[in-house]
Amino acid sequence: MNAATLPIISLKSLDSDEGLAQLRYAASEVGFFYLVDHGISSAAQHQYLALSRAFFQLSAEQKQAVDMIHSPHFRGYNAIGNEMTAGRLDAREQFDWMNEERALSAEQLKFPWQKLIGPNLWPSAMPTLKPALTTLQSKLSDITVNLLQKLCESLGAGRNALDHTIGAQPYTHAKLIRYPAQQSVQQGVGAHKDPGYLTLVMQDAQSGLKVERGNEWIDVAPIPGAFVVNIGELLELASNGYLKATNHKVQSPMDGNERYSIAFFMAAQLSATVPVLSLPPELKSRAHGPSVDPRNPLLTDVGNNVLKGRLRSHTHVTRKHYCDEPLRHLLAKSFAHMPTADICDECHA
Ligand SMILES: O=C(O)CCC(=O)C(=O)O
Ligand SMILES: [Fe+2]
Repeated sequence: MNAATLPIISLKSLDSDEGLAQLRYAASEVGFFYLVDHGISSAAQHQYLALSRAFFQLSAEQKQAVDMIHSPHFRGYNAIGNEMTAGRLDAREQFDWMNEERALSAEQLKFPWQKLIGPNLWPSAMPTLKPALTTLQSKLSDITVNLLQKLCESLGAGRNALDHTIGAQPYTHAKLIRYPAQQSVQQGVGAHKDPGYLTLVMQDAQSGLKVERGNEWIDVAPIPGAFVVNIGELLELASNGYLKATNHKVQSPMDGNERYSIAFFMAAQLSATVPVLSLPPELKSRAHGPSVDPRNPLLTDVGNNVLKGRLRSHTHVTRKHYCDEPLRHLLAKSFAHMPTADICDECHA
């Protein structure tokens, strides 16, 4: 499959029934598509990617000042070697930010996922980063909420069917990512599904993103100006499996090239439980339930579904901030259905 065969959806076309039918096809058959006419120009995207390049060019000390190890809320910088996917190290460095919030006190913490709530870590060496990325976050949040409503409409569930799970604003998580050049084929990021409702990816001209389709991995070649959108686990759950959270991965660039991307993940509020949408009979008969993988259970309680991924990806943060009592005990209870070793190999509670 080449670029032309991954569906291309125009956000502007979604006011028509034909546009909604194309969206429903892309989301249910492939789980991945390109999004165009989304309102963020190619020039603006270049600026964001240039800002990302400038961030990664800061000195190791400047980046380590905002290292994720300092954040119990999984915010900040990760050097290469600090992320695992599918049990293997990823060859990428990244900077994560989420909703800017105040952390809860130890007495206020009732569930481990509440520890995800907190402030971002912004580099003092680059004061322009916070305002630029906060603006981007707000724009991408609006685009994804609009898209989610269009998806609900395309499924015949009513455009506002999931609004109550989002409330005033969704939970958002974003990453600046740099994949350095490798000498041989390497895992930029291993095969995975994204935990939330929807993901948007802004990629530069360097390919590497691959999507599982049947027994094949197909290239998501960059199309200038287009975002790549994929369905997350929460939408697979909400549609009872009619929509697919598709496995994807990134293969590191070679031949001296590096790859930059910005990934944006939108989910329901962490306190929400995702409902199963009421689908019309013709779609309901094609919804065969969400996929079942004992190594990756899909959880309708949003906070736990999001935390599951964070704990596994950044085990150094997990060990530092999630392995003390009483949190460790609460964690073992929240994830009783998963082997504890999957969450933290030092936890055998
Ligand atoms: O860098 C990319 O193109 C995709 C990254 C991704 O899939 C992720 O971070 O979840
Ligand atoms: Fe992903």
